[in-house]
Amino acid sequence: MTDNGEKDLSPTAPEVPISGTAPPAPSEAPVNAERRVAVRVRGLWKSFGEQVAVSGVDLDLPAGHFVGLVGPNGAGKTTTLSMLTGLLRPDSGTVEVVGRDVWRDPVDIKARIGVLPEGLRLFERLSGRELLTYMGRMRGLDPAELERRGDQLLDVLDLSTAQHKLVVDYSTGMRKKIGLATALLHNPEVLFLDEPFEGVDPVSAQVIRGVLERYIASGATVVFSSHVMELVESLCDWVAVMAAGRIRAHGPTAEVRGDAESLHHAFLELVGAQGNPAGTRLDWLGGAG
Ligand SMILES: Nc1ncnc2c1ncn2[C@@H]1O[C@H](COP(=O)(O)OP(=O)(O)OP(=O)(O)O)[C@@H](O)[C@H]1O
Repeated sequence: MTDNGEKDLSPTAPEVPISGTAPPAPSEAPVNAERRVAVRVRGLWKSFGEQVAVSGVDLDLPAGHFVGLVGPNGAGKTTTLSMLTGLLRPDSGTVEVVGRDVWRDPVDIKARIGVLPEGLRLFERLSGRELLTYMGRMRGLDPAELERRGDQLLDVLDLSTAQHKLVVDYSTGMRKKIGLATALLHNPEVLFLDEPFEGVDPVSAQVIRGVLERYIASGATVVFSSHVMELVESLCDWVAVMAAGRIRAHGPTAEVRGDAESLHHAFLELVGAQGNPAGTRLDWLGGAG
């Protein structure tokens, strides 16, 4: 445990020797993705009035990994992800993504990251294909390359037949998939996803998973938030557990799980949710009365 009660596992992580290393300048970034830090967070704070949402987060997220940010409702995951991606300005602290300060160099950073935010707002009156074309042009992609990538993304994400349908008529899962396509179109170095599997059926989830695994295999980094522990355990090789605005543990998934039966059990222990007495309090619930 560290001074702030956090179970810091990263220094013992053999394959991720990231602690204490300086962020590499992009031009001299080593080829070995294992040694790079994708996201470096120092002293991050955010309050909304009296409510402290994020209270002093320090974190190094390793490049080339599937990183899960997990925590109970209200833990501060969305607020943290919003600050990591330049959508929400921190009260204090710094965020570097691929060695660049998110708030000092926002235009450059936005070209290097892809974001699928929670409650993504899309241009509802465009078709899926038009949305991709619009986003690709905004990103400055060459039209022929944009069409090629659009074709492939629509095909792989099983949206080809719905490509001319208006986004307003897409289902929840289809919206997630077209949102993912727009986030991947410019081939970002780091992809941030807030609850990417929420409302997605198992078949679509498997498709999204396949796309992300292929993306990671190319050396890119995915950071995603979720409270579905089984999903995180099966997908992520590195996790950070957040509760009440703080990081409670972080490191390779197997190390955060430790001797616990599963990541789910380790999570309950870390966030102090074991032995919830709700069952004894709701003595009126159930039965014929
Ligand atoms: N815009 C806002 N105004 C006021 N309070 C906010 C705002 N955004 C977040 N909060 C508060 O900050 C805390 C952290 O919220 P956040 O959405 O980051 O949690 P989360 O871990 O993403 O939760 P969930 O899993 O339920 O989505 C909560 O107490 C929430 O009520």
